[in-house]
Amino acid sequence: MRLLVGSDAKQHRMLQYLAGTALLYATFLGLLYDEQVFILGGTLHGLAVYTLSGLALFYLLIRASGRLGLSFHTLAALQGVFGITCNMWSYSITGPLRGATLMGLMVVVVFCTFALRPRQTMLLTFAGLLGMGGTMWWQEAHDPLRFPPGVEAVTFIMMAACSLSVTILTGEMTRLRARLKAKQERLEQALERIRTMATTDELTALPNRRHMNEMLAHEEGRAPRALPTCVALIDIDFFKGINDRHGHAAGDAVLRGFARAARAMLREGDLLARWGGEEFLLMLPDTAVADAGALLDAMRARVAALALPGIELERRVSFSAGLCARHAMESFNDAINRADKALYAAKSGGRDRVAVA
Ligand SMILES: Nc1nc2c(ncn2[C@@H]2O[C@H](COP(=O)(O)OP(=O)(O)OP(=O)(O)O)[C@@H](O)[C@H]2O)c(=O)[nH]1
Repeated sequence: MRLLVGSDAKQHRMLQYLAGTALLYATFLGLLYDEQVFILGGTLHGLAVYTLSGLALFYLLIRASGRLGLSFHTLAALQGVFGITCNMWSYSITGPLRGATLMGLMVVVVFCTFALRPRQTMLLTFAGLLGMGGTMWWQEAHDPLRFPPGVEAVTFIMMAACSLSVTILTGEMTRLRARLKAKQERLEQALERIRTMATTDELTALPNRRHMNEMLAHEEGRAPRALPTCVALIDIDFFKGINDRHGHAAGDAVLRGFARAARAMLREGDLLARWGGEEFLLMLPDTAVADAGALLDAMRARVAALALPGIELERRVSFSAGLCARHAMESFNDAINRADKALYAAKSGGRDRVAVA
């Protein structure tokens, strides 16, 4: 099947339309053969060969469209023109039921609205009317008995009125579809923005507490691995002093700088979130507590070297952390409580250190 239709989604769609058109042509040709409503029997075989060859050619063109650089629009327009010529031919050779073949022009227009712009569809309709009008005029001039001029003129006017109305209506539908698509895109963008806002801390761009809680619940549901998940509560030291002496904006810059520096040291799968104020929670899945401690020490060194443009702090930025490895079956809530106690110990032990629970 893949060999027949390829793997490109756009090509699939074009081949689906082609298959729909082929079904229509086959039904139509079959009816003409069965009902014997045609008059010039010999040319019906010619029409059948022309139609089948055209369909085969379009199948090949669609399959090779990538290599040939043929766009969806061009292929649809070419198929539209081909449909019009089939219509002209079948109209010329069909007997009294030939009026029914005119419906084919409407089908061509509707098919093309999926691929063409309204103005292009209108052009195709004019081409169809020109082709069919020319065919009618030629037939009534050469075979007025079978194609009475009055009947042909009325038929043409009705066909023109119907196909123009269909073109206008389908054009309106195309515009509506485009508006709906644009609206849907805007909604998707808004939803993405809301999703980001709901899970991200605006100041530091780190995941927020809500997102961290979701990730902890997810982690709690996972099967235990060889190494535990470590959690660390991190709190910037003497942060109130930074705010008081240098202003809130400087405090914000410290929080952003810390987030940037700390985040740069994490592996994929680790998560650092702003837990509240100047406090952060770090989750390190599948990590030995000694490795988590080493990471936090390296993080302290990096944060200590933090350069904050335009801000002259009297002491380097430091943080204290309470670290613990979650026991098997222990809830993250309990593990975080233990880490909190360890953080308290780190603070009362002099700050700028990591205490392990
Ligand atoms: N600039 C800024 N300050 C914040 C923010 N959130 C909380 N704070 C401030 O952080 C300060 C926290 O101070 P404390 O809890 O007393 O802690 P500390 O001064 O860091 O002292 P230790 O933690 O004991 O070292 C308070 O002054 C809060 O107003 C924020 O988003 N931006």
